[in-house]
Amino acid sequence: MVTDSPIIIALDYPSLDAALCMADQLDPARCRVKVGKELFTRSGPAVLEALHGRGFEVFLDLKFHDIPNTVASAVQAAAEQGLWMVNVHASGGRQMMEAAVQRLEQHRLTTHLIAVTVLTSMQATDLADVGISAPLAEHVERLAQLAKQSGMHGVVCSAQESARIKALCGDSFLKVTPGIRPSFSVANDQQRIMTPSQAMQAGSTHLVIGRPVTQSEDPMLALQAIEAELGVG
Ligand SMILES: O=C(O)c1cc(=O)[nH]c(=O)n1[C@@H]1O[C@H](COP(=O)(O)O)[C@@H](O)[C@H]1O
Repeated sequence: MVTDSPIIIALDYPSLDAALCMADQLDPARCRVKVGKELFTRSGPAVLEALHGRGFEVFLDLKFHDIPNTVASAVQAAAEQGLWMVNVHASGGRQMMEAAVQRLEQHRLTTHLIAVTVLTSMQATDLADVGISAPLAEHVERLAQLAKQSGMHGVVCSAQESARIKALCGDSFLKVTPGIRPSFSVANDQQRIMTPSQAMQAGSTHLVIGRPVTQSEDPMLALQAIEAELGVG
């Protein structure tokens, strides 16, 4: 099923059953879902089949980061499972991203391929710890431009960087933004956060939302509140 909603719900659960219990409360016409490292490591491709069977478009968030041939092969393997979106780390570099893009093109695979810039859990001091002295926003912009030049379809970034990336890389370049925190929720381990409406106004094309919905006492009420704020649903 195809949806126009910008909302992607992160199914960060420790088992297939727990993830499907949440998915069964969601409507594939109103959101997409994201499968990350914990769930995929526990359930394997079975979770993708189960979500596709329920009509969801699925973002497989494994953030590949390896030598070009390994990443290209992993991206191909993911795309051949009918995924809507898959990601790699932009810090893997130009050759790695170009190899992944070329592999999708060679096999006529239409999965969206996006690159993580700087994780939304990081702030400037965390970058300094890994030897990056550039200001955080500048580093995000550098990685976004590198991703664009490498043929990637978009980036994962904080919504705080969406406006600048839109100006640099254009409207159609995807800006997929986690670190979304509605006013009713807490930041958890996220550092660079924005509310759903602020993020969309800043130019985000998609909002990744996990715990504010999945750990809420009433997940459907939380999701409805976000939809109401955005005027969708
Ligand atoms: O690639 C991602 O999805 C991602 C990148 C990033 O920079 N920050 C980030 O939080 N994520 C993912 O987005 C989701 C955010 O979940 P919550 O913090 O619970 O809303 C998690 O599944 C993270 O793995």
